[in-house]
Amino acid sequence: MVGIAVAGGSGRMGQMLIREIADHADARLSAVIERAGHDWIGQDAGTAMGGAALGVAVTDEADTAIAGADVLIDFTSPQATVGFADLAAKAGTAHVIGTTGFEAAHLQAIAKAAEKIAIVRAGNMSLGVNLLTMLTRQVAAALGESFDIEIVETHHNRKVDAPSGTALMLGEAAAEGRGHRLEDIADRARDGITGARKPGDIGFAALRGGDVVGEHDVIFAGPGERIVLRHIADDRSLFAKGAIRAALWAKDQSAGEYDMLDVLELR
Ligand SMILES: NC(=O)C1=CN([C@@H]2O[C@H](COP(=O)(O)OP(=O)(O)OC[C@H]3O[C@@H](n4cnc5c(N)ncnc54)[C@H](OP(=O)(O)O)[C@@H]3O)[C@@H](O)[C@H]2O)C=CC1
Ligand SMILES: O=C(O)C1=N[C@H](C(=O)O)C[C@H](O)C1
Repeated sequence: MVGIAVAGGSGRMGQMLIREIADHADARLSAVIERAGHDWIGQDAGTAMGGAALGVAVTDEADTAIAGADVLIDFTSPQATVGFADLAAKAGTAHVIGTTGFEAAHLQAIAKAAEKIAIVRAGNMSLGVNLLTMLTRQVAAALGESFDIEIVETHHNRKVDAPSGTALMLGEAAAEGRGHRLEDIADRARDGITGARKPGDIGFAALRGGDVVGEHDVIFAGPGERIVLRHIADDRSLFAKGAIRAALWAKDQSAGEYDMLDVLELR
């Protein structure tokens, strides 16, 4: 049984992970971490979620919890994730990161931690989205720049980052298909008199509302026709299942940065 610590256990993804780990044949919940002062500290994680006791008390002692785990799964915030990556590197514990919304400095800190431990990071842990990145790369390469690429994502009204991590993954795949770096051709905001669309740009649009789990369209708009590649997530359990699969895989990997294409052997 692989011992898994969950960071941000009271969150939407944290609770889903706790349930999925409790039901998993090869994984064991070794710790649940929340920040100091959180209502759940000291309570059993299962009862805090309104269910049966799981025998794991929620802790704010992240260093001890991470050192006692084989793998840490972390769907929290960029700032928190950077701190957890540092603790995981010191403890020699593999780290699975589902958090999104990173800036360059966060990614540099994560890369530093990955010199010591295996880190799997993906803006989306589902099989469907990771397959979609492969298709996006292929279609972008096949069509060339006479087709404009726009990425539209819709999420629930509690989401704090935009574009979504998934939209950026899809954008990177499209840019790669065309032989570019996304940062050179991304158009992330349009408002007012923007001027005509720049040929070759990849545009992003983010919609927020209700309880939408996550929807992503990659639109290839050409002369007289459009191709739309779409993924719809109906249930967060698919992200949790993907993260647990990544954790079981990461436990045996040497230090380095990996993504779900490595875990799913899709490269
Ligand atoms: N890669 C993927 O497949 C997916 C990625 N995500 C990403 O995962 C992240 C979390 O999403 P979601 O669960 O919806 O968000 P929530 O806001 O519901 O949960 C985040 C949790 O992290 C906790 N947290 C924040 N900082 C700390 C800290 N320093 N120490 C301990 N806990 C901390 C929060 O606690 P508190 O309430 O006290 O702030 C909260 O419990 C987002 O970045 C989201 O985009 C989401 C779904 C799938
Ligand atoms: O915040 C979310 O909810 C989600 N975040 C991820 C993202 O930013 O792409 C994955 C999924 O779409 C749900």
